[in-house]
Amino acid sequence: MPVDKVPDTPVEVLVDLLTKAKDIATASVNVPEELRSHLQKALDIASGLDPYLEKMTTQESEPLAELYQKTVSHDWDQVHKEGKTMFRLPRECITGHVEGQTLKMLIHMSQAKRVLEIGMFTGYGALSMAEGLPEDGCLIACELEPYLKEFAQPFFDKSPHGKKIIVKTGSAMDTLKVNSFDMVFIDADKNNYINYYKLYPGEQPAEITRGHVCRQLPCSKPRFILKTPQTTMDWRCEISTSMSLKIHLFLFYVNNVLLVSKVIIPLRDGISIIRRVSLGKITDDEVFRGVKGRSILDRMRLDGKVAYVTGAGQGIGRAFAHALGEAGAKVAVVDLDKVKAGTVATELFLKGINAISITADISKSGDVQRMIDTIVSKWGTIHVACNNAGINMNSASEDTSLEELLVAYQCHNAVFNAAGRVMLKQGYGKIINTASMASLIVPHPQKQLSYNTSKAGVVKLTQTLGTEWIDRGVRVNCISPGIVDTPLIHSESLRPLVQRWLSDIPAGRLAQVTDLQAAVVYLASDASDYMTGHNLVIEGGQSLW
Ligand SMILES: C[S@@+](CC[C@H](N)C(=O)[O-])C[C@H]1O[C@@H](n2cnc3c(N)ncnc32)[C@H](O)[C@@H]1O
Repeated sequence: MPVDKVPDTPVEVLVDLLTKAKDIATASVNVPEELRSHLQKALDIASGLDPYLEKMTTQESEPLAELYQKTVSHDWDQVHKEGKTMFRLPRECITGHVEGQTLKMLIHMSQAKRVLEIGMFTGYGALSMAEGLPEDGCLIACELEPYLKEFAQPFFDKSPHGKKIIVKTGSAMDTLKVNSFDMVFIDADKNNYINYYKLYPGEQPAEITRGHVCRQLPCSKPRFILKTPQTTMDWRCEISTSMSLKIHLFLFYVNNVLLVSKVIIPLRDGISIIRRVSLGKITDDEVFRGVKGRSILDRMRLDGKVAYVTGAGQGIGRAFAHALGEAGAKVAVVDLDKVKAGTVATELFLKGINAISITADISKSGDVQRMIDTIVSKWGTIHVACNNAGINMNSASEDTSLEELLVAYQCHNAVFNAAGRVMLKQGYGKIINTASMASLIVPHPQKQLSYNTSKAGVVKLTQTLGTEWIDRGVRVNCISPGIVDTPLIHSESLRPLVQRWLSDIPAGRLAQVTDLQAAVVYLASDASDYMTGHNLVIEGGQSLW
């Protein structure tokens, strides 16, 4: 071990302690010769272990040797001082010769073709693993520091295996969502170990202790290799730092995870190899493993989906737009009122949601077509159509004109066609119409023939399209809210009625727009694929009294 090097691995710590014990024994007169001799032998064995492993392991390739030398002789402190790296990177975090060859061997023996590395540093581990990959193999290496990509690339270029490596800079958690890999080597960001683990479908959550973890899955055969330095924890699992506590808890968890088989090889920092094992038929079904490996909450995510919500400038539409965006969708906020649409789009943007605003009067077919065209030209498609915009006109039935009926009908039933055409063409779509509890009961004492009949029409429209289009991949459902506490009901004419309504609602309160958000996400997601033509009533029990 170089003189200035702090003992790092368990063997190095052992050598350090034995050296100190032997020095004490040598300097003391009363120590029996036999004890001195035992200490010397133990020291010889401990200090000879790493050099022996180095010597007996296949020599590294020239590009690897050069990369190692350049890494350990690089002035990482200076690089950090110059602001080229965000963090001060210790040269010790490089994966060395024996570990590198072990990784290469694991890749080779498992016949992995697609490998992911989280935490590349200067690329020693990446290049070692690439050497073990077949010609058409691919390794994606994630690295937080752009400087390290520049550092590593020339070495990759020199190696015939470097072309198998794709480096992605930035936080690995952001770069990687759902991807399929045969093997994953995690060597960074200990706080996120569990989350990395959970990124991959079909896998049970597991945590990793110090050391590498290689996890093998029986179905699609992805495996994991994960590494953490084990220097903060000694063999008796004494917990001295928060990091070692995390690692300890992680190890504890792995030991107790069902369907996991694990072994730790005490090589330098330690290599834990973990693979999932099948416990037979019961645990192979989708209830146990999740549909396509996705847990129920994952199945309700809308990542990559494009949605629009009409009437999204306020009230229910605004809540829908937020909910769909929070679940991962890109959202077009559509409203008659330009300022309101823009404000809600800005709100979404502030939350990191990809959003645009569109001003449109959806009772006009020209506006509807323009809305669809705008979304398709911006995002290429539409997956989720929330036809929510509505109007409420109150008049006694004998005073209701045909025009009023037509306006209500036009507004509530207008949008389906244009969005439907896009969806039918692509063979996928989720249409969610906002109907109303008024489709089931006749709300009173207010008089609202046009509203009630047009909302009943929305339900029948939903049922008709829902059954007509499902075999072409388009599901159509509607949500029927009860009386929602929105600006609409604070109009002068409706406000005095609120007390009366409350006495008709078993839940004892009006609905809040947030009461409806989970429903829209569910109907927009794949989790509701078997539901079509359904009227999902959310009214605090009002229609039952
Ligand atoms: C222990 S070193 C990796 C050593 C490397 N696997 C090797 O074979 O030499 C950890 C690396 O992970 C990087 N890192 C830390 N957090 C990260 C994150 N969230 N995403 C991607 N890389 C990260 C650090 O910049 C550092 O280069």
